[in-house]
Amino acid sequence: MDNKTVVLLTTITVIAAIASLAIIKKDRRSENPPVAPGSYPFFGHALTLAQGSRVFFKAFFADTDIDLLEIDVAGKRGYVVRGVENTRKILTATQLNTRYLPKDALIEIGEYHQGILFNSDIESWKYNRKMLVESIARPRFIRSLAPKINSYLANIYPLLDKLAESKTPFLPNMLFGSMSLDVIVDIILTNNRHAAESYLQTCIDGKTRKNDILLDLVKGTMEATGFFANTPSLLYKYFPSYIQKAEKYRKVIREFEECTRELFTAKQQEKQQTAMDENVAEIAEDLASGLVLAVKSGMALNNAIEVIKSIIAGGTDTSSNTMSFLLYELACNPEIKNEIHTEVAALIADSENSEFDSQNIEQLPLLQAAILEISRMYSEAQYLLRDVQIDGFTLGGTVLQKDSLLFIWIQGNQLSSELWEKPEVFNPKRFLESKELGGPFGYGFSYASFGHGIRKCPGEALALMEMKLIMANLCLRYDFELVDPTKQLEIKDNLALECGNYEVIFKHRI
Ligand code: HEM
Repeated sequence: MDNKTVVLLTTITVIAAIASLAIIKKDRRSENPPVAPGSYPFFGHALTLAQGSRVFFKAFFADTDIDLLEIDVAGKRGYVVRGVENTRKILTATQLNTRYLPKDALIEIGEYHQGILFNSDIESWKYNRKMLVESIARPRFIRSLAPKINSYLANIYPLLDKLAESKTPFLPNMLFGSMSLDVIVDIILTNNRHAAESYLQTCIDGKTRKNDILLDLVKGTMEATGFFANTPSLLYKYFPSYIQKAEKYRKVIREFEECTRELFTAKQQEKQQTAMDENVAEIAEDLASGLVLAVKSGMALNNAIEVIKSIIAGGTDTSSNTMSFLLYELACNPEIKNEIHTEVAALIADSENSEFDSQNIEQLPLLQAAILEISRMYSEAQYLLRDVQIDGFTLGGTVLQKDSLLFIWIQGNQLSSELWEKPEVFNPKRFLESKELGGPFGYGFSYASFGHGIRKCPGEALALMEMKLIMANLCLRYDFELVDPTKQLEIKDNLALECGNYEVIFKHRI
């Protein structure tokens, strides 16, 4: 930040501080919920400007029994919420069906009345989500994934074998990032990519990784979305250092869009000759062909492109980070790693076809529990977002103001020592105990890593199937250990929780 900007910001901040103290004095009544430092307009603005207003509230919640906190997010009223009852009440309320981002940010990221994740236009959101659910969330579709993923992995084993033989280290976040992207693009567009193979080959050759353009664009777009979501538009419109950053992010978003458009146009050309009837879900072999049909029947092309972008972006980093965190915790916990190996090896020994399929993969309770446990400890979304667009919505006796924001701090629940025994310990077995509590996975509303209710993650079944198949196969074939067990794992809280670089070495099991 240059000197002029600092002086200007300081002046604005002082004026805002004085004004906000006056407002607070006039505005606050005894029945208002507790106030976090950032709930005062002055601090709220300043912290939002520092691109992290939400992060500061963790410290405020610590050592208190407060479950509802009022905040200011760049001038808009917000509430940070935790606790089982508050979480349940919000996630089961069908009226709370949007998540807010300022219009400027939505336009920048291309989700203004388009796409899915931040689309707050109910009509187009419903249509887009239905397309997605009727395609990749159908049980029949989920069942058909196993042969696809098995044959994709078959190309990767020879390379992993070579790395294991030569004890060459590699970066799991790179491997899983490339794998998740390859798999999701194949699922959406029936388009074979080989990013994971290329990455492993560069490790074998001892060369520097060649950039995978699409993977870099996906990661860049996630970062760009975080930037536009968290930065007040005044900053990126008028302040030089932010203007520069915004330009860089716009370029990434534009290039990702162009790339997706090219993939979609190729799909349109491929389908041009095919006779198509009106029943989209039944005849489309992948989501993109369904969207080609929908565009023919009137869906806006840009909207179709945004749906594909939402899925590629939403389905890559989330699964990739979860698998990277899981491999890390398993490497740190060899007993559990070995138990999972025993579980998968026993299943394959008993199976007729010596491969995992959609049925036998469901008979791996410890692996499934390990995935849930990792999602508890390292929740990809730290907060679930909802808007209060209705009058009179109450939480614990407090009436929430209409047109305010809700941050449901699920990571606060999932790491609470009141709700979980030794929450900081990686203990998948806690998920093997009986499920009688209702809520997203049957473990009550203290666990909601894929969200819940009307805007829950539509990719949950797909992600779980993909992660189980990949991890079961890797744990069957390889043992693994960290190259430097003393190195602290780097974790970044972007739009999703990001697992940093750490090196592992694989060894043959079979
Ligand atoms: C480990 C993997 C994943 C995790 C942990 C995850 C988590 C989440 C969470 C927490 C939400 C918000 C839910 C809410 O507010 O109630 C969400 C929404 C969403 N997810 Fe996922 N997700 C994962 C994988 C995927 C995959 C593979 C896809 C695509 C195939 C996907 C597509 C989406 C979309 C489109 C939304 C927005 C839904 C809407 O607003 O209607 N996700 N995800």
